[in-house]
Amino acid sequence: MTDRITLLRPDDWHIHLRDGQALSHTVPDAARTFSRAIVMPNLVPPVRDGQQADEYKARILAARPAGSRFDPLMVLYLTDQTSPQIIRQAHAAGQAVAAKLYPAGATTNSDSGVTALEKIYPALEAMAEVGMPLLVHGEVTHAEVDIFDREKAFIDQQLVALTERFADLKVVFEHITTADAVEFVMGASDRVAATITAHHLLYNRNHMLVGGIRPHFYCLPILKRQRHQQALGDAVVSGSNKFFLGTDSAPHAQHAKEAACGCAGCYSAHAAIELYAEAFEQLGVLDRLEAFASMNGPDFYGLPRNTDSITLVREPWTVPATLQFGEQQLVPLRAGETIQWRVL
Ligand SMILES: NC(=O)N[C@@H](CC(=O)O)C(=O)O
Ligand SMILES: [Zn+2]
Ligand SMILES: [Zn+2]
Repeated sequence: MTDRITLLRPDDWHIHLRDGQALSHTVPDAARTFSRAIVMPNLVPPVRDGQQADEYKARILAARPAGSRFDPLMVLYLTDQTSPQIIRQAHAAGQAVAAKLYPAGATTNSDSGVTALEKIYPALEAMAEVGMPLLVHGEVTHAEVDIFDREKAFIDQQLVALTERFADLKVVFEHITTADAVEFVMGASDRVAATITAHHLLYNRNHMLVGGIRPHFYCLPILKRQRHQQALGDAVVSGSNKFFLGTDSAPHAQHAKEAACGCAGCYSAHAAIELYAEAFEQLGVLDRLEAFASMNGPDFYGLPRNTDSITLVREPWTVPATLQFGEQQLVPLRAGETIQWRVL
């Protein structure tokens, strides 16, 4: 049994850092192990142009622990109003590395999202031209589509056509949760990749719903049945370079999750790489963690791999029941339970 593993320093290709006071907790947690992070733009109001991305980036940098070189990679939030000029300017000024498609109403803070894909065709053309990746929350929002089917419906109704129409556009299918998504990504061109969260590798909907409803497992896209969890495992076991690490760590205050209408999102930044190590070990492919966590992401984005490294040791520890979250508290993934790995 391996008790120690050293990896090139990983990056997180999908994280929510939030804003304001929360940054003093979320940024150090991310900066603890990750060199870079793709910072999701779903603030209220969202990050819609290069200048807003710059301002948000400055607030994140100000929250870094002393000496940290954590590098937040900023993302624009696409709305029906996003013009090719907004894309070109932010790209030329180096203010954003990607833009994010939230179908309106699909998830937390997506009210200003895109109401119909045709509205952003000009922006997508500009992105394809300058080589800016499109990041996609891939769920349809129609009331008549079952919440467990929304990812597959998005593939069938939107993503297949989108990737055919914009064949040059790089697309990251974010936080995939189904066998259908794995199959789609595997069969798509090398311009299409996907992030996979630690929680979707480790859990399925039984963990959320059997023996009582557990709001801290509620996220979007929602945890699916075990067959889909296994398909995500198969994707990482395959070693395909189309899959890489994106935690989707998405903090909400405890009271906002433990509520009659609780928010979607799991917080994992306090133990992200450790949870992935557990998942990969359970799958019997700890040796594939480095490519997934530290190589496939930068290679896809066309950025250099990190050159320093981190070491994980088998040294079980207990996650606190709650963590400070700005002036509030949150309940992290694995709260009060044991994690097998620790970062030296
Ligand atoms: N994943 C979630 O359940 N929530 C995210 C939004 C998102 O990534 O869809 C959030 O911002 O809270
Ligand atoms: Zn999302
Ligand atoms: Zn997210």
